[in-house]
Amino acid sequence: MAQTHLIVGAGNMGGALLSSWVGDSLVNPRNLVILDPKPGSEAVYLIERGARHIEDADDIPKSVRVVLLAIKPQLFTGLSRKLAAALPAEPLIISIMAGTATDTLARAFPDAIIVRAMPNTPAAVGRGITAYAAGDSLSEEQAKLCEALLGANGEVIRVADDRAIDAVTAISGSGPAYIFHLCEALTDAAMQVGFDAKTAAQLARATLTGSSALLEASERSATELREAVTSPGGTTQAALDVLMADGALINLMRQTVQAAFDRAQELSG
Ligand SMILES: NC(=O)C1=CN([C@@H]2O[C@H](COP(=O)(O)OP(=O)(O)OC[C@H]3O[C@@H](n4cnc5c(N)ncnc54)[C@H](O)[C@@H]3O)[C@@H](O)[C@H]2O)C=CC1
Ligand SMILES: O=C(O)[C@@H]1CCC=N1
Repeated sequence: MAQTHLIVGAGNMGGALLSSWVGDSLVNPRNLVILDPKPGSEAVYLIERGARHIEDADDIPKSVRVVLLAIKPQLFTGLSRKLAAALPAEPLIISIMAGTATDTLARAFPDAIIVRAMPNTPAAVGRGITAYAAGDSLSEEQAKLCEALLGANGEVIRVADDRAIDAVTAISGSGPAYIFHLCEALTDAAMQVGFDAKTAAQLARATLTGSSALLEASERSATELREAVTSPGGTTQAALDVLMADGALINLMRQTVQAAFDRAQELSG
């Protein structure tokens, strides 16, 4: 069976993507090549089921057509020359590396079709959202293939360009960390009003996951759902008077997203 799909870096994100490709029967493990000196548990599972594991770019088979670049961006410069020399002609390269610009990728792989994509970690439970951007050279058929591969673990949208990918990185790419930190903050506050650490974590976690589930199931907007919790003159109103005073959280979130966006642009050079 021809080995057609190569992943370079099969850690947290790469492993989650691979698992969904196989889980959705988009790719047979026997068609997969995993280039990673220390693959994560999901990749190891697929290697045990027939995916080929390699540790050196020189071992990339000539049958590879689609390449997923999922190494840390800092490693890319050191690896790119060896990869370019080993890859067969005109591969479709999907890079999920944050802040590595399309121009940089195109210089490293001059004859490749380049797609930049930005997934997020909820992909690990099939609930991710991925945005991708590509130039005009991406055919309709290749776009469909990208959407199938990138949409295997959640939603997928196409955006205009690299700038939009950097903006997506600041919202949904890094965003899960903001939500997890919110959970940490609510846990901390629960301890402050008297709960032990375990109960505090349970209350905060269930509040976050329950509210997310309600947001998903309901046809009402986030604003309407917030208003439904808030009785005039009640406890929620007292809390929101703090959280929303002079747009406190909105301003903090704008600064948060701006910092991530600026860093993505900085990394892009
Ligand atoms: N973690 C996240 O939330 C997101 C990460 N990304 C991007 O995904 C990429 C990977 O991030 P993670 O999966 O979080 O990192 P990770 O550290 O979990 O995975 C990186 C993998 O690369 C492997 N690796 C190291 N040296 C290598 C080499 N020379 N050749 C091949 N593989 C090598 C490591 O063994 C590891 O399995 C990054 O570029 C990041 O910007 C994109 C969206 C979200
Ligand atoms: O922190 C990072 O650079 C990567 C990109 C989005 C999430 N993690």
